[in-house]
Amino acid sequence: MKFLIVGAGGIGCYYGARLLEAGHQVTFVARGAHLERMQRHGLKVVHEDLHFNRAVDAQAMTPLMQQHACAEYDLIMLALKSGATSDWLTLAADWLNRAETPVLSLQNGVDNEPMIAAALGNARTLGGLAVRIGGHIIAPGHIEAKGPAQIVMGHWPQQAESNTALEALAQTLNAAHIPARITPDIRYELWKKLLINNGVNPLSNGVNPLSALTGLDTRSLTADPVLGRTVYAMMQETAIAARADDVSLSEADIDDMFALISQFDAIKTSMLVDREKGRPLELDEISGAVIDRCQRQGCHATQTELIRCLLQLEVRPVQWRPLTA
Ligand SMILES: NC(=O)C1=CN([C@@H]2O[C@H](COP(=O)(O)OP(=O)(O)OC[C@H]3O[C@@H](n4cnc5c(N)ncnc54)[C@H](OP(=O)(O)O)[C@@H]3O)[C@@H](O)[C@H]2O)C=CC1
Ligand SMILES: CC(C)(CO)C(=O)C(=O)O
Repeated sequence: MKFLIVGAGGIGCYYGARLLEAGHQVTFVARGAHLERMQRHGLKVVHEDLHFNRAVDAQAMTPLMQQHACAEYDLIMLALKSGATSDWLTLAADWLNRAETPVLSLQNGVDNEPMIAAALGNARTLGGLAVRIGGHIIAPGHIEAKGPAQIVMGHWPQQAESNTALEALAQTLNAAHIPARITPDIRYELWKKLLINNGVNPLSNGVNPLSALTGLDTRSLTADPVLGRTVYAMMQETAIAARADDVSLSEADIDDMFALISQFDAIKTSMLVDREKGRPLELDEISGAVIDRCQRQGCHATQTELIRCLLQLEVRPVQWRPLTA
């Protein structure tokens, strides 16, 4: 198959390397120093059972659209940060609309698929999740990844019957050592993953011990009694928020997700890595989604609101003025 991976960073490069190893054609869309390095020296991906280091086809989005038709690709995998989805859909609208290629989002958050569906229609929208993976750019052109790195995917917004094209895609991914599972209810899965992301990503933030938040990996966060309880409380708020989208998350779902993240490898969250690199955080897309939906239901996600507030103060430090000024 021919894959286009848009936003080829930690997640996109890991899955792309697996697909290349399995003999598929993969084009990586990236930018800046990371793109330049991939174009000149290839891509290196290190995982406990993958040591990938070779030349790859890496391009920027605008020249790619000038040289290639969207219809050339069998699948577009979207692995941008969620805050970039809307701009990408706008940038690529005409190009995308001249084809039928499906788009599979692998992003965190619950608002990417609705945006893709609004632009391209439900039939081309595949919801998806990168599960049990920690993957990051540690230097331009160099990715380190941990975990079994599964994909959960399904037609947007729901899938009543089995679908041969999606089943074929799942087989292709599994054959490429990407454990993939189809779900009939991707909205539920996206919200279930958001339990973890709203629980750990914002609280993990911080660059050094003087920072307002923690700078901790997922294990240390969940193992600390006070912080662990806060993670759990933010998960409970996420479950309340999900009701606004008619998604029901049970206490057992919260317990499962808490157990999963506390037992998984100690990893840096993608938000902590963004913070360390001075990049925008997926704060509106993760915590904002929870806060807004709780407000719509007439309640407050107080823990999530507090952590977002602290984080916003941290990211944009208060300018202290001398009392005499
Ligand atoms: N990393 C992880 O372990 C996990 C991440 N996720 C989710 O997966 C998604 C991707 O995360 P992750 O892989 O960490 O993200 P990364 O930041 O590592 O990768 C995204 C890449 O896309 C690039 N990019 C952004 N905008 C454009 C553009 N307009 N054109 C070309 N390239 C662009 C970024 O460049 P630049 O750096 O210049 O912005 C970056 O290289 C997120 O939603 C995240 O929450 C889910 C599970 C685990
Ligand atoms: C759950 C976690 C922490 C790792 O998969 C993640 O999704 C992230 O880092 O954004």
